[in-house]
Amino acid sequence: MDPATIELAELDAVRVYALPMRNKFRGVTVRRGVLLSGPAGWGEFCPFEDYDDAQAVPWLKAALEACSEPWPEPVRTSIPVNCTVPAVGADKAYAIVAASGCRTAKVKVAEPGQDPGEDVERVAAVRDALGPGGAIRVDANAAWDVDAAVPRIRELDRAAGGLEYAEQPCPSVEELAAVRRQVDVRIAADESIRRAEDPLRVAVAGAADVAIIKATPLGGVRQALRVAEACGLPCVVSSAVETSIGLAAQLALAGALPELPFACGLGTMALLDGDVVADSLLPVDGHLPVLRRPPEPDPALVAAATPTADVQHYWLERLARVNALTRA
Ligand SMILES: O=C(O)CCC(=O)C1=CC=C[C@@H](O)[C@@H]1C(=O)O
Ligand SMILES: [Mg+2]
Repeated sequence: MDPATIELAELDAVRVYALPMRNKFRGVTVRRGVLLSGPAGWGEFCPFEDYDDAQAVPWLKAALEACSEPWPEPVRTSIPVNCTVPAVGADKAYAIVAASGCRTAKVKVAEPGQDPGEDVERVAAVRDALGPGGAIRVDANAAWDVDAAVPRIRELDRAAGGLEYAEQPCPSVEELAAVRRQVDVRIAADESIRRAEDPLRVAVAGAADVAIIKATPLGGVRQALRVAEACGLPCVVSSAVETSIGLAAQLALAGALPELPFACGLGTMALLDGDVVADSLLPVDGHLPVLRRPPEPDPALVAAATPTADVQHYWLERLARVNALTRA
């Protein structure tokens, strides 16, 4: 079935969930969204709560794709993933990496209100936990200007004993290009792609070495594959902190990309305290499987994750508004 024609009324089930995060992540302490069931299986609509309805449209397209059609054929069955280290203290960062089983860690840096020294300590603790062999990448979520980014990246590169890449150090593509000319560390573009007016046309190739690609905010697995091809860079698939249902679509994308030279940012079930499926997609030995269809939610887990009537009402109204925009 074409995802553009599926009607919300044709869906078999619509379930709102709310799951606490183990640590605050991009300001979020409870992750919420809606699970949708259609002829091809389950999809997840979970735009962040600071996104407006127009920004949430591709998130609904991604959910409806999972409900209505099978994912593209994969070219691999297992995906190496990074563990994600929120902007926590050094001891907690060490514990997260040591418990993860992952050989690559992505460390959040430049958290508002924190001091640059905390980033250095966090990255050094992550290196201790990984040992000399693992890879460390940092993500500043566009927090720096060029003058701040250059010395910070150099300092973090030293603390890490070598960074694999620095993700979105500054907001604009021009700033990424300027930073890239001045540091030896690879630059990855994330927000520059997923928040671009037209992700198929954004010119990141001269400004970054790596593209971060996310099926959920880009409108689904097929559309994300088109963006990956159009950007002309090596890609890393990264999650939007979905439950295992949305994460399975991201794994389908990672499974279908022709090349996958780096670990993906898909170890994020470890950030959530709970899940809606029984066989949660938590990394084993730093890897996750590529599933051929979305996993089924477990009714008891969905019941346990069901929020108050007010929260359900908010999400169902949001879903209806975004659906109307999707069809406009
Ligand atoms: O890439 C990862 O390791 C995990 C996912 C992740 O970091 C993110 C998920 C969702 C929102 C973002 O702020 C953040 C990112 O910027 O990459
Ligand atoms: Mg990022």
